[in-house]
Amino acid sequence: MAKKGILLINLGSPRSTAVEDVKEYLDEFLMDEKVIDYRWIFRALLVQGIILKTRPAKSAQAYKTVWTDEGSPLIVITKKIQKKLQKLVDVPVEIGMRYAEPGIETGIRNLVEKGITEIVLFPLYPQYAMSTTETVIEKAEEIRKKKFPGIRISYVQPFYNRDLYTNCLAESIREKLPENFDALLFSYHGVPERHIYKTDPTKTCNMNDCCYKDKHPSHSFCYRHQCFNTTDLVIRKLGLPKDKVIVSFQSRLGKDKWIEPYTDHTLETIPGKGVKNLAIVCPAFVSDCLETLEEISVEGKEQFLEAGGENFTYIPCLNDEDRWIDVIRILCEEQLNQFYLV
Ligand SMILES: C=CC1=C(C)c2cc3[nH]c(cc4nc(cc5[nH]c(cc1n2)c(C)c5CCC(=O)O)C(CCC(=O)O)=C4C)c(C)c3C=C
Ligand SMILES: [Fe+2]
Ligand SMILES: [Fe+2]
Repeated sequence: MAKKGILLINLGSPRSTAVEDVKEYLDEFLMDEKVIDYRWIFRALLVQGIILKTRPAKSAQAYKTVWTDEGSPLIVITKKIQKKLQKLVDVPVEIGMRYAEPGIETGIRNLVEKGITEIVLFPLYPQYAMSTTETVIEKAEEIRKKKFPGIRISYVQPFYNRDLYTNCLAESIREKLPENFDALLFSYHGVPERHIYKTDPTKTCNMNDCCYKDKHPSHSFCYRHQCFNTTDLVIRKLGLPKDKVIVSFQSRLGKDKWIEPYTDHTLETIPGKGVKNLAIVCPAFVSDCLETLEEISVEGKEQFLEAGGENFTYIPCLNDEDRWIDVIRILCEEQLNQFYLV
């Protein structure tokens, strides 16, 4: 009888805040052709010839501001999720990071060493993106074929519009919203527009109205739509009027056009439009990390206050909240049961 296990996947962090370690991590991350999708030679020229000359020192400084005694927040939180989930399920649970260690291969090996032959792999990203969900699946399949041909892997699908997830997110936000706020900003990680056109099998997304529509053929692979959709579902559950809600996209890199509106521009302009008291949440991330703890909570706050904002409340990610661990359990169990059907 096949033995089953769960592998939780997150993005990964450098092994330490030393510039060399950050450089190694950024090299692996940005040389992934699902992240910087240029031909190898152009990617290498951009990443190794330009970005890695200056960015590692800057990023290392930023990582130092969020690092804890136990390590990177993203890894520490993913381990906490693993521990809590392990208490709820009777199959082994391991973690793996897409970049750096513990990697996806380490995670699969840890399960295989426990006799597991069927793995439910859960990319911890609510919305589908080529640079997250897709690269995780591609990497896991590459490793399975090369190193573990005898095992089967099934994948938990993006859950951006699942009731159990949006209920959980809405409840979590409700508890942390300040009493008085002029707007709630949903800031999602951005991606280059090109990625969305590239992964749209219907070639119908035009980055305009279609992303906001309830139904459109491009939606299953449109990250921008999925972010708007998560927002809509959550604000309906919170009972918030649409005019109190803003959506924007953060963490741009390079000169390409990324999906809009941009979070930094938004933070700089909304105080002038009367938004003085802001609450902000980052639902592309299930665990707090550099991009939320530094880019939003520190830099973003500064931008907002300098532009005339008065109160800035950052609402943490779901992290290891019990209700979220229960959602993870249910999504994994659905997939564990799928093994019986194939
Ligand atoms: C929804 C999740 C994410 C998407 C989509 C994503 C796309 C994406 N990211 C970069 C470049 C960088 N991202 C960095 C950090 C980072 N990104 C995510 C998630 C998504 N990225 C997370 C969780 C983190 C934090 C990691 C941590 O250790 O805490 C960084 C590194 C940090 C820095 O130097 O600022 C870069 C670079 C691109 C280019 C991209 C899509 C094309
Ligand atoms: Fe990123
Ligand atoms: Fe779209």
